[in-house]
Amino acid sequence: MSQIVTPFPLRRARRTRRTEWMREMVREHRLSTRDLIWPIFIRDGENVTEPVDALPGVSRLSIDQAVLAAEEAAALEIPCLALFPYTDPALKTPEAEEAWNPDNLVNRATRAIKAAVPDIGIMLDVALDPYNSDGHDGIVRDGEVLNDETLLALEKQALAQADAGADILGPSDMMDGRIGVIRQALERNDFGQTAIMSYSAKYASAFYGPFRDAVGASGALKGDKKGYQMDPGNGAEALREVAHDLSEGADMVMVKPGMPYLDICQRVKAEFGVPTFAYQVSGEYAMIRAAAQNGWIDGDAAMMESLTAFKRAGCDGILSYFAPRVARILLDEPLDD
Ligand SMILES: NCc1[nH]cc(CCC(=O)O)c1CC(=O)O
Ligand SMILES: [Mg+2]
Repeated sequence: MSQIVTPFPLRRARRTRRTEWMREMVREHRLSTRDLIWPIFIRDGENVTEPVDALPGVSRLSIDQAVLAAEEAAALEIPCLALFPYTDPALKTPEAEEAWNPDNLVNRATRAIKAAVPDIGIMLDVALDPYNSDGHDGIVRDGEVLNDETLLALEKQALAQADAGADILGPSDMMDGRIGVIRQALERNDFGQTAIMSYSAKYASAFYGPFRDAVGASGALKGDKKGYQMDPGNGAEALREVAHDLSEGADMVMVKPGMPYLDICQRVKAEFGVPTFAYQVSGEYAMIRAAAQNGWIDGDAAMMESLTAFKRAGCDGILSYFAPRVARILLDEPLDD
């Protein structure tokens, strides 16, 4: 007889799936509140909480409300907030000067949060799009998004953000050479401890739509960002982008969007072993929320599953608009709805 037949399966994978305690005991990856970075949107005014239509459950907050969000984050053991501004259209210019105004919305919010909740981490986006009347991440002249001129603007923006007290700068603009320029400027100006999480593999994605509404950039944007953000068909190029940013001084790297790019997360972590983050972007959040609102999926289960998948892919952390809700579930705290 060439075939060995056993009377019963020696290996029954279902043995370790029978009970919740056993499943938990053999689970390879789990999500913690410590893995989360919570992106919030800042607007002017006082005592304002303005819902963002395309992001159910997410609001633009005036600075006083952002301070309350920071207190909430600390209570929920969320280590870090990422702040994004909804800039008054009257302040948007072709040269995006508001980006390095020491008193712009995110710099003021950073100071206010640091004064009230010193232990919460603050990450700020380095990119011109919220301040640029062209809606682009770089300075536009004659229809061209200029690389090297933009670097000079990003350097000024980064220094103003470090001076406001940001712990982590997140260059999200995809100009070439920006990590080196920002790192050197920080070192020269006594901000040697300010960390950089580079949006290294940032794709030209349709999943950013709700974010652009939230920061008021969608109306301003002329054209698309394919001339500087990555082509969704490329994988090896993401590794070259990460290598480049690490060589220029990035401390941590990010893949964005998240769920459609889990293969990239895994390759980056396997290849470089550096702190690797994913941004579960606005469109990913909106899809889960919208399907849940229609009763088509279990929203909380889909949320937990999607975030656990990032850990399985090798991510050390995730930027997610779900952060406070996930944290409440992980900590067994009551939910608002
Ligand atoms: N440079 C801006 C920036 N920083 C973060 C996001 C998107 C985040 C999200 O969709 O949640 C974008 C949008 C863009 O590049 O157009
Ligand atoms: Mg690059």
